[in-house]
Amino acid sequence: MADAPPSQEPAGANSAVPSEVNGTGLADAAPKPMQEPQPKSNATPCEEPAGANSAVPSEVNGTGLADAAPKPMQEPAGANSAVPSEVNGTGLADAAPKPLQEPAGANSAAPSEGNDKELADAASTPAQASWMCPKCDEPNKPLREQCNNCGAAKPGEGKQTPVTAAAPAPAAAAAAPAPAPERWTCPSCDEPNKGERTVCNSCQQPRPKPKEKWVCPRCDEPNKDERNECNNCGWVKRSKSVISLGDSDEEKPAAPAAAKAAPAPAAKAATAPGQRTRSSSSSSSSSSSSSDSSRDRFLGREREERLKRFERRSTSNHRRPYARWRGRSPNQRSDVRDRRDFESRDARDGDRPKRDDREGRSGDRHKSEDRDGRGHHDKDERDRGEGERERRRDSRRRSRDQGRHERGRDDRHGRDDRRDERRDERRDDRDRYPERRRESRSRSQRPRQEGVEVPIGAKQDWRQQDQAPPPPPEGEGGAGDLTRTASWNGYDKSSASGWWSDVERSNSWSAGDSWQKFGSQDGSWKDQQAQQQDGWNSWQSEAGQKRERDWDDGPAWKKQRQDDWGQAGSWPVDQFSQAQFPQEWDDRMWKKEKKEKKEKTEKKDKRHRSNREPPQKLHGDWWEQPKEQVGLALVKDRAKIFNWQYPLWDDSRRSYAGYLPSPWPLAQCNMFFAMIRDSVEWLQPEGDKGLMPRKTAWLVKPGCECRYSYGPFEVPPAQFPPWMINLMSEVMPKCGYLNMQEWPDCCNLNLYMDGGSTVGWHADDEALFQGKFRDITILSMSLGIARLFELRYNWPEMQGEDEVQRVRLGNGDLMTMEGMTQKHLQHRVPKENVQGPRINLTWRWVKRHKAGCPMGRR
Ligand SMILES: O=C(O)CCC(=O)C(=O)O
Ligand SMILES: [Fe+2]
Repeated sequence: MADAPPSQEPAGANSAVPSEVNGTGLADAAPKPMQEPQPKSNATPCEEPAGANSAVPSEVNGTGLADAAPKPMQEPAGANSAVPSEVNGTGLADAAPKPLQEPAGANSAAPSEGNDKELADAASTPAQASWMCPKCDEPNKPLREQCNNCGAAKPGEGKQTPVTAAAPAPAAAAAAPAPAPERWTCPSCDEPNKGERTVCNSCQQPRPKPKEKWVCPRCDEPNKDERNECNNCGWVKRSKSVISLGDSDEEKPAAPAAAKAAPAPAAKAATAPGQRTRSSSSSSSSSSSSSDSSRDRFLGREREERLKRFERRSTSNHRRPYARWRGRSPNQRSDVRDRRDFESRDARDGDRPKRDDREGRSGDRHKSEDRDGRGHHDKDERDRGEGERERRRDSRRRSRDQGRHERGRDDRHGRDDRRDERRDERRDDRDRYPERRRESRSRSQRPRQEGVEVPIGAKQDWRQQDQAPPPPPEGEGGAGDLTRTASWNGYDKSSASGWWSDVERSNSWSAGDSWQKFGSQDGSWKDQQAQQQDGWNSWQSEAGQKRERDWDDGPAWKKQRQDDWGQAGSWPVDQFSQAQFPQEWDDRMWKKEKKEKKEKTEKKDKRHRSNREPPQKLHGDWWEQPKEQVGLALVKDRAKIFNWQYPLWDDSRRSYAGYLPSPWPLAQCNMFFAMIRDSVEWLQPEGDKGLMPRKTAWLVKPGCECRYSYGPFEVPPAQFPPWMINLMSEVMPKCGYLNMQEWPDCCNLNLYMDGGSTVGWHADDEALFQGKFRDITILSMSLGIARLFELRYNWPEMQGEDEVQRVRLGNGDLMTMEGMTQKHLQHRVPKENVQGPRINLTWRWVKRHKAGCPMGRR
């Protein structure tokens, strides 16, 4: 295992492994490449055109005036080119006949209200004459038969006070179909309903009066009825403005006379050219004068206010993001989404001091006051968190908007906004449906269900052999107790060297024979097994706890952070920081950390592998000479009566891996497991990167003193204990080694305490075994819980050779690696989310003893 740089398996390493387990057929393993993200069409209908305001005319224009321009799409996308239609309270500029010829510049945003020439121009083009609603002062497109704002009918000839010369509606306009009624959301059951419905499609409740909310004609923002301005863009609701003029304390539905009495020219007269941008701070006039002059003054101020607002907006480009992404056509718009926005806006508004409150009105219909005077939501439990979520979302949004503004971003970043919105939505969903979130977490992050213990014997794979090995003795836990001696069963190390040779010389070690003798000699391990039942649970739960830490909790700092969270002020509070959303932040960081670690390891691994020059091909196109030429006899040829299969069969590389499903009954495998686990002095050496991620032992034939060094670890030898003879007498014949003299002379043992115990990519190509230079055979036995065993090529050449190939090794299964496998391939046991321990024994032959080993001097 000299070539084992990543012997300490990083978390998530196996997630890099693409192919699926194939009990025997490694070749089936084919990675599923991730699907490339589909390139997005630039012409996605929902996506608004880039350019801040080029999109605005058609979308924003509640007045429809900009639409009156013959070719709005060709309008130069100057920052303010769209603004006139909004700005101009009178709508005069919008009615200008040649918007295309207007220079796109700041000035076009601020048409002079006193521009008589424009007025005259507008008047001179009857075909495009817009009209001003006598009821609410809304400028309307010439084609409209009803006011876009208040729905009042277009006044007939002679009756109206047109902004421009009265223009007969063209025939086409007369024939234009009435716009589809607005969809509405049932306040009782939240069902979105078509506009035509008068009762809810779901709960049959009657449609609420439409006046409850209004949609801003400019930016499509839903607004509460009591708002006089759009909450999003500041558009002033004309009818309300007129009402709030203060003619009377009572709200009048409209003041057509007032509006009529204040036609545009009068307003112009009230504001001299050049003064139009002067601040007029008293937006909510408290004047109660009902005189025409007061109204005129108000209208002048109001228009000026609107103009100022637009100027402000056009310089800052500040708009709320969702107003931009909201689709215009019914199929672009999601009712559910609209409703959610709507509700959450309400919830948020509930947290703000409202103008309504200042005016002594109850502005929020969701909120009422209890006797203690504490506000509470009367919506059901589900919505309780909405306010909190919305506050968070709002602060994120504010921060985004602010950041965007500071960075001088413009509306081209609409897509970012939409993405952010979607993310917010997902977060809200996660908050709302935590159980769904739990499900969608990766397995390794899912909290383990309490009290659900998967029995060790539970079937874990397609074979049924990996069943519960017997429990360890109480308090021992199978850990390497270095103080224990290997004098188990009366065997004394110091006088050991003789007994192996005696055994070798005798012919009594036929398969099974010694095992019986061994068992009866000790007589205790079967009883032990019964005694240890109680101990098993504690051992298992200790392992379980560790697993819990390894698989679920993530790094310690994460847990620490969660514990600390809640101590107000212990974290720097910044509205976008982890402190505000510790859970999400932690999740993100945890994933990020895992990903980075994985990438780093993969990179390192790749570098390491690609730096290695491929060896010379020794036989034409083949890497190695054919096995027949070199006389390699495979295990399957030696043990013909057993059904050896070869998941890896590569003649070109003369590399083979054989597999034999457990030939022993389950109970016997469990006995092997318990006996080995409890007899071996397990060590857990420390390398430069920490402890070995498993426990190990290195057992050698008496007389050998070679240490086993691989990667950063070095393991001292211990001599084969007597049970090894018993075990080998079971295993070796299955591998075709009937004669004891041929048996392997060393064995590496690994104890994988649970799924977190691993061995990283490596080859057993240490000089000791000479696997780089000649054919060697390694025989492996697995006991306990089933684990994946993976193989990969060092120098993949043909298609499919870069895939990792896998076999799941169960309780009692045998595996071989033969020929030049250690030269051409690496293997590993990756981390897995499995419960329970596994022992693996790999028998080998020492080909070159270390300097100083007595066996080397022979
Ligand atoms: O546990 C296994 O199956 C493999 C162990 C191994 O590769 C080794 O000990 O070198
Ligand atoms: Fe190995």
